[in-house]
Amino acid sequence: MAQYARTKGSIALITLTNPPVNALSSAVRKGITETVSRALNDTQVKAVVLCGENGQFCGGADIKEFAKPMSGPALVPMIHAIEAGEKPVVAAIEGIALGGGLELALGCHYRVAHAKARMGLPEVTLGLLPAAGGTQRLPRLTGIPTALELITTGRHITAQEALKLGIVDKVTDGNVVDAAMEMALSVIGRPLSPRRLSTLSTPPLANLDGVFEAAMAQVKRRSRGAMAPVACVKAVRAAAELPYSQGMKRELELMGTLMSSGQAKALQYCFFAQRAVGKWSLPNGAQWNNSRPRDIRTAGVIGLGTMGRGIVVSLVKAGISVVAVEMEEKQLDLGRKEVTGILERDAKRRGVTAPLHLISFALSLQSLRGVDLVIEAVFEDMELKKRVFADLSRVCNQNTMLCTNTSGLDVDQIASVTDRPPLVVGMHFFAPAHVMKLLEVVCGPRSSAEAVATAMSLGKRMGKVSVAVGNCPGFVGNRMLKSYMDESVFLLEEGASPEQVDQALEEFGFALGIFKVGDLSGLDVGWRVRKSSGLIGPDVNPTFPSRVRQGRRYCPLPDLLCEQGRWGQKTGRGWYLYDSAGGRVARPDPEIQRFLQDYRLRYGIPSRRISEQEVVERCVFALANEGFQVLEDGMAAGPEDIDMVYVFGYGWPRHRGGPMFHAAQVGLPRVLQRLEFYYRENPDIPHLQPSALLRRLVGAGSPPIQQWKQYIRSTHSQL
Ligand SMILES: CCC/C=C/C(=O)SCCNC(=O)CCNC(=O)[C@H](O)C(C)(C)COP(=O)([O-])OP(=O)([O-])OC[C@H]1O[C@@H](n2cnc3c(N)ncnc32)[C@H](O)[C@@H]1OP(=O)([O-])[O-]
Repeated sequence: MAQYARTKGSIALITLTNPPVNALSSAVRKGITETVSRALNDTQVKAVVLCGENGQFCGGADIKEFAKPMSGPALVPMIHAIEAGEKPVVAAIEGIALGGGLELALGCHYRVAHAKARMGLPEVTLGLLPAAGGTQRLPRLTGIPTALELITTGRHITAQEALKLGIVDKVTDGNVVDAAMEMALSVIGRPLSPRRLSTLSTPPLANLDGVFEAAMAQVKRRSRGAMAPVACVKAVRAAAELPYSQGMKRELELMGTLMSSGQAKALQYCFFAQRAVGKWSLPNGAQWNNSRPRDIRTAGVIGLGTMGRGIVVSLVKAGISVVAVEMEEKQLDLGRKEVTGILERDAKRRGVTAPLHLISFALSLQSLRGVDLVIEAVFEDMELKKRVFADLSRVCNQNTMLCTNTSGLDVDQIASVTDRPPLVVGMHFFAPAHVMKLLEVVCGPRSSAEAVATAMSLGKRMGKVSVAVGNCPGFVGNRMLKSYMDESVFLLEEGASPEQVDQALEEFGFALGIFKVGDLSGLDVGWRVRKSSGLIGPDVNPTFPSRVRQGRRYCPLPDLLCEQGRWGQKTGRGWYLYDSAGGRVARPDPEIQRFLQDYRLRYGIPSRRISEQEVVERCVFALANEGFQVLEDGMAAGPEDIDMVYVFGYGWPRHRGGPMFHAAQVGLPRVLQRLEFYYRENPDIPHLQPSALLRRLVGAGSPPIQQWKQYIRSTHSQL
């Protein structure tokens, strides 16, 4: 899978041919090894150009092969043979040179890139490190600080940045292979030693220890519990301190540890899961590759609260003209100021002009008459939403798609007040909507394939990971979150403190513990939802609120907190104490300890010591258990969809793959056994009762996660 051609007399052109990204599969490695040897042995050949077909240089190692036993030639000796050869080899980089692809280019003596090419060493995002010499060659070329930054973040860089950093020798707007040929001809006969990166020393650096200590502290802070960034720092350190051959040994050793770790498997699963969720399908046979999305050029957004503002920014950044509507002048002005500010700051950071010409602001729905699509982002109140949709139905063109940003209300009920239920879908964004990558596309029972395709594709245009979900209360993410949140407050009743629960969850890998998240997003939000769903109301005794509601265990602690005006960061007090209203630094509050003790005394709940293991198991297994139920109910197409919802929308640690992958990795029999145990202890908590699907999977011998779909009894996919 590498073609060989002799051009311009003395130049051999080797072309990688493995669509779509010319990944370095074993066949490609074999092809490169053979063709390079042929070129080096052909006395007529004076120089070699290496390129990739279809405008892509190389997307790196073939990730699919990581799960299989190694076969074919290894990358390291293959790259070494290129570098050590006595003929100049020029990499012609078009499209991408990522991971092993860039490492291959670093083994070449010269690199020419097309102006639109992107390069990087993203192995860290797959739980690995650049183990084809990348951690040893790049620091020798760019210096240690740059190499550390690129290798530990996996960031892609442009050709212009690569030129500035010395990673490429030339950038061209024209034909990159022609430019590489020209360079190859011009360097014939020049000494190759200075171009062999492995033979160079890393540029000297003052305060080496300080640089590495700072880098290590940074990666530990940024990616809590992730092994790969730590290994990357160690490997680069080896480049700074050891000769190349010993550095390569260290690189291999570190790679071995990572490769066999659960984290690498989880991150590689995430890579494929992220791509799989784009391949949606509906029970009627409509799917991603047979349904045409509409071309959306203009959109309307109703409601300029936090969500609406983020949605406007996301649309505008995707190049879509937006009409932003608010009902009150004051709110409109506030929204305009915020949206403009976000766009201007973003443009300044990127050195471009803010696309403010794409937005207009209006006080009436009438302004939405001509738009292609509307996204409603008003308060989470069914009656209000129905009024808005009935009005939209009258105002908008017959063909306008109508979307709701509800976080859990019945999309079909909303669609029912319109004249076009097939053109209504949910587009559930996550706050802040211009930052968070997740978009749940809620397929109502009457949503058309065209509407689903349009919402999915619009999400992609906005840079989101769009996941198609069914129309049930809370959809996928918030429905599952309920069990997780309930467990966390039940643990407080039984003896835990907010900081203890948060610490256990943060150790597990969540960026923030559940109580810190609650304080950040405002505890009054859930309070309002519980009031509207009838869980709180005039029937509840205010001095001794019941611990059983709607037939299941209920914890009134969050309500009692809200009644005291403790709404989280916005009031300076919530589960934690803050310096002032709007403060960000959470401190444990002794008052909360007393409040919890009084509560337990009042209800006669014995306080016990709760282990970190119990905190994590009860919260995380309850979450996964609801995930199994979501699958059984046909509300998500597969475990990958659920996992991507959690990774991109709820701060789930990516190196643990997602709640369903985590359950598989822990072992389904173990998850079942622990859920059975906790359910026996707490028979009044229905979400701890193991789901039928989990039992069936265990009964079937715990098949791999990719096969779970076969065990889902329901033939009633709601998607
Ligand atoms: C010794 C070890 C040292 C080296 C380690 C490495 O190199 S680690 C690797 C370091 N490299 C990376 O981490 C790069 C990973 N890749 C990417 O970041 C992106 O795919 C992209 C930027 C190359 C293209 O983005 P885009 O939005 O234009 O397209 P898209 O993302 O939809 O992909 C299209 C199809 O190609 C598939 N596929 C892609 N790459 C690989 C691969 N390496 N392998 C296998 N398959 C790969 C992808 O699954 C999809 O398949 P599907 O669903 O159609 O069946």
